[in-house]
Amino acid sequence: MIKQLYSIIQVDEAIKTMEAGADNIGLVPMQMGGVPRQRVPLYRVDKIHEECKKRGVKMVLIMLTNDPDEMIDLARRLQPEILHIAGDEYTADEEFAKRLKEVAPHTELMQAVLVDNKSAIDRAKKVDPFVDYILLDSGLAADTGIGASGQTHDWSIDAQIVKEVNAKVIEAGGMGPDNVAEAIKAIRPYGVDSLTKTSIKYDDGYLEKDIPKVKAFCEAADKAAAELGL
Ligand SMILES: O=C(O)c1ccccc1NCC(=O)[C@H](O)[C@H](O)COP(=O)(O)O
Repeated sequence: MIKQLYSIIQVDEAIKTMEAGADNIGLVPMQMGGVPRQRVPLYRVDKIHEECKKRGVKMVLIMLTNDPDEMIDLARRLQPEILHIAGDEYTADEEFAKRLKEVAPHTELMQAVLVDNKSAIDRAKKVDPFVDYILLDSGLAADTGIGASGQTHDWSIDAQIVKEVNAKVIEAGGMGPDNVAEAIKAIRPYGVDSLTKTSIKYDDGYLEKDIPKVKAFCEAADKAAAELGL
């Protein structure tokens, strides 16, 4: 069971998150477009990536911009293991997947799909042929688009999507140590993702990973997966 932890900002935070059990580390690299979230300067993305490679952890870079050219430029520059498209106004297509392979041949593609109602099943099936991962997520907050909501959604839709797509499904949206086992049992995804419920939020809005909660999340996910033989 893959455990993906967003949103890492500092190098030592990344190391502690990996040591606490993360398989994928999610970051928001500095980008021109998109919503004004905390962003990581590119020189630091490179440093975090070096630490990931030492430990066999995948670096996932989220694109909050809706400009595909900007995404391709970032992929070319940063060569992440996974490029995650989260914009609510831009969805990856076959042409984008081809361009990505040309500039970053080892980068896999992850597309976020908003699970708001059963129409998410068709949206997931539409991107399935050309993405490596589908991240099923909640939203749609005005300032973040898809994701970072801290809210769960109707898991029966996700369980159906897992059965109907070939891509690896990562379950996101309000996941934390308290409900990750229940979600894995209900959905049987390839991986699970957490941001809000495994972070400390300071008064100024700054987020930092809460390492004991990250550890509890990873342990609960692994235990549930082992019990189910996943
Ligand atoms: O990482 C961010 O800052 C971010 C900003 C806007 C949209 C998504 C973002 N992160 C991507 C993720 O996959 C989150 O971990 C996912 O949406 C789950 O969030 P949460 O419900 O807060 O656990």
